[in-house]
Amino acid sequence: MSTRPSPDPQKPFRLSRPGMSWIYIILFIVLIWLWFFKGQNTIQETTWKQFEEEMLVPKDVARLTVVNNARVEIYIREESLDKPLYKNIPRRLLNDEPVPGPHFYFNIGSVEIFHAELEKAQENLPGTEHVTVTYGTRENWWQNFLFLLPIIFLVLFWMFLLRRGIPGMKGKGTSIFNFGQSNARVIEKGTKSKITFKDVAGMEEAKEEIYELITFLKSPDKYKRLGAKMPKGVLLVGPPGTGKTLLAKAIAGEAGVPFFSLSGSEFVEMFVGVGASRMRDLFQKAKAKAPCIIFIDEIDTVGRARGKAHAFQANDERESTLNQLLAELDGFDTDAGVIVLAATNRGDVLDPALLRPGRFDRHIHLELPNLKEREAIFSVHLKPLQLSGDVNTAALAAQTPGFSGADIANICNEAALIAARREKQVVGKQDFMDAIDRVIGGLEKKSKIITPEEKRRIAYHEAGHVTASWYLEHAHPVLKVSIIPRGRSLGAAWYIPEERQIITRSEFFDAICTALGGRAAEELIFEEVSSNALDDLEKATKQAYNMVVNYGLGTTLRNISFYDSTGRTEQSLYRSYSERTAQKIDSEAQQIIDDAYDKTIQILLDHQDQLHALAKALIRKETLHRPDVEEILGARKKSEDHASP
Ligand SMILES: Nc1ncnc2c1ncn2[C@@H]1O[C@H](COP(=O)(O)OP(=O)(O)OP(=O)(O)O)[C@@H](O)[C@H]1O
Ligand SMILES: [Zn+2]
Repeated sequence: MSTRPSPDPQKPFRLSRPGMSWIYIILFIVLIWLWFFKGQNTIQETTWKQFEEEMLVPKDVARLTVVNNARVEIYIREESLDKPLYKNIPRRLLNDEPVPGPHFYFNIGSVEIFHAELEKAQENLPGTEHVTVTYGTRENWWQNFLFLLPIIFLVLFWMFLLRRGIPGMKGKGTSIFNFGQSNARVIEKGTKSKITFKDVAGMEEAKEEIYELITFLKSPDKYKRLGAKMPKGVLLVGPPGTGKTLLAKAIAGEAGVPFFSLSGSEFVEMFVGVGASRMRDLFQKAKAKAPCIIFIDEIDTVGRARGKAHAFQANDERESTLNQLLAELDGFDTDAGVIVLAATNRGDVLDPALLRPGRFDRHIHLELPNLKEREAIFSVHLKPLQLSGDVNTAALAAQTPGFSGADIANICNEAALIAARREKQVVGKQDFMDAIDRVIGGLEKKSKIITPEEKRRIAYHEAGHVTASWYLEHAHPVLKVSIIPRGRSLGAAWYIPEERQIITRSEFFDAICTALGGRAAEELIFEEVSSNALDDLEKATKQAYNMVVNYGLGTTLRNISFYDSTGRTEQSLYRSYSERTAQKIDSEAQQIIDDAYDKTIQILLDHQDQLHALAKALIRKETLHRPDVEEILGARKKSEDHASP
């Protein structure tokens, strides 16, 4: 999904104080108001004398209205409006024509006196026609309404923006005007999330883990009765496009509960103080609809460890949002039936407070799909397409190592588009080939792509680690090995973790051999080593120096430790040995590494067949678990039990 926005906690623009935003808005309204009223309904005041001499006598007056028995309004004849006297009367905003009146007014004390004066003034005028006088009352509400018109108009405009969102602003339905409102998109029960586990391929472990959540959401009472506490927060961690959002929606779909979702970046909006109130609002809405699911995507945007963000950035907004989230999480009971799911691809940057018990204490790790899972994902996304007979999901999966579920969805869509462009009736193999090429083109920039040759090397490398550890007496047994890239590394092997408190020299040594297994295998098989062993070499080297410098496990530097328990590590203190000793340390460490490497090579030579078999299985399946390894390498001789007798 090339258009997926990356979480971007840094907003370019931010007002510095809460409340400032309101000042801007009010200013805006006042300006509009002034503009609207500019000269519009302002009638000029005049005097009886001016009225009589300059308007009545020259016969400019069209008619008069006595309003509320207190004020006389003068309408000037249209023909007379060109006279210089009238050049200041208000004009219409749009076409600059003079307004039709009233144009002037003067106040009167009594209608009778006014009437008498008017008669007297007209008596001496030529012609018999007198000015028409009408009487009226003007309701104040009407005037007020006119006055309020621009405001009403503004409010309507405002509501319009609220519904539509402002073009160019972030997020659908988001606008600067719906401040504290969360735009949690709600999928109601009736129109509930149509996505179910059928749409989520692979991820069997993750699905199993969340099955419990679904049964809870379906019948929370059953759990309540037993007094069981459900987790409040579940964190989905995994690289982009591995289906975190999809999984969250599937949970809601399976359980048939409403799904509230909001992205972390939507909390950190333009205006300060918005994030926290959005968070409050989101939880309020959700609690009213319980049982339900709240899904917060890109939680790292708000949940980044406090005080660790960029120096330039005002963190208050993010921090207050995070604090609000913590408060909300603590504020509801698990019986409320609300489960908060959050997704991130950076589990390591999250604030520890978020991960404490009672908050996001359950973690589900999603990984890039292996061969079989990719095949399953292809099947899901191929279903809606009209395919020709030559399309083979297994072959497609084999061609897409390192691709995420989103990448695969992208390929399927791209293939259909290509076929349509070629005016074909069905999507064929070639369309997929071209789609893969195109998607690879996009991915290559992100250097996510592994060539088949690289894949072979990675497979042998990992197989080397596993084979070496398998036949080393004191190494940790392998649990799982994979050649699916994760983060910086291209493959990985997992071992049963260290439980020993005391490590013997042999155990140190075998650990170094295991670390060197990858490079040794590469040398044996490809007759050339590669850069693919950086982390291994770092580990082995540190271990070797550790043996010599700290634990006194060297051969000539026996029983000597340069360890400093005071922890002062300044150069002068740390190197409390002579230059000659330093050289000895270096050569001792090198010796250990050399010995370990020789031993590893020997083991791999002795078990070449197994190494090949393991590597081939890895190329085929990409991830092997312990039973698969056992099947290929045979049962491990040494007992797994490390508790020393
Ligand atoms: N296991 C899967 N099965 C089927 N489709 C998948 C799977 N994983 C991902 N997809 C496809 O990829 C799309 C994107 O996945 P999704 O948005 O859930 O990924 P994400 O992990 O939330 O990504 P991000 O970290 O970028 O938010 C999904 O809509 C779906 O079409
Ligand atoms: Zn390695």
